[in-house]
Amino acid sequence: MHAVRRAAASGVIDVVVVVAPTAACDEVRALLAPLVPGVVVVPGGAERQDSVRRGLDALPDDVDVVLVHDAARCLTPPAVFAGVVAAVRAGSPAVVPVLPVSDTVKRVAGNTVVETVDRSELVAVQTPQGFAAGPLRAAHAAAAPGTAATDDAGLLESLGHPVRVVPGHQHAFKVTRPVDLVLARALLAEGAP
Ligand SMILES: Nc1ccn([C@@H]2O[C@H](COP(=O)(O)OP(=O)(O)OP(=O)(O)O)[C@@H](O)[C@H]2O)c(=O)n1
Ligand SMILES: C[C@](O)(CO)[C@H](O)COP(=O)(O)O
Repeated sequence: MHAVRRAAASGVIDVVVVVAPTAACDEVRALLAPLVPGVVVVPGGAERQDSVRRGLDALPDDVDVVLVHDAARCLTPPAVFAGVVAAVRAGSPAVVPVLPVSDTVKRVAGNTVVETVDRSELVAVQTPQGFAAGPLRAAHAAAAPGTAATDDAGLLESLGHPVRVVPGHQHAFKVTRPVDLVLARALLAEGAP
């Protein structure tokens, strides 16, 4: 609900398709319908990539720009959605919001450091990721079953499409670990946009 509310507040979204666990679809539809009239809710698949494909299949054919967003990144501010769509509309087939990596990063083998990676060349990738609809549909159709990419931009990269980066936001973190939930609650209590 938080993710859909922020996407809708961006002013750049015309159609919302939510992919949810099969058993939760009715409840999710009832929750979201007052927020986004006409919201489509479809059951997800075994892996994230399967769920995205099912969402794509539920989109109207005439949609030309698609955002793929993790509901787990529920506090992503509306401005990030708008920035990603603007970059796709400016001509990039694939756009990802990113943040610089702030920790030192090392490659390891077992419990031994092999090397320190130059973090100035690294970014952490968030969602929503934005795509021209045709290349995104083609990349999902071309992905071999069982070769799960960790993000959708990775599927387009593997076909040789350029992927553009735009600024992400610290509030767009994934709520994955218990500490993330504590942070999300604190940000909501502070009135995060
Ligand atoms: N079969 C799946 C698995 C995940 N997701 C979505 O993909 C996003 C990332 O989920 P997940 O991979 O579970 O992220 P983490 O919580 O980071 O879990 P993990 O540590 O296993 O990567 C979430 O919005 C989730 O709803 C999905 O739609 N369908
Ligand atoms: C798409 C993503 O959120 C970009 O960082 C990430 O790759 C999802 O990974 P997960 O392992 O499915 O959470």
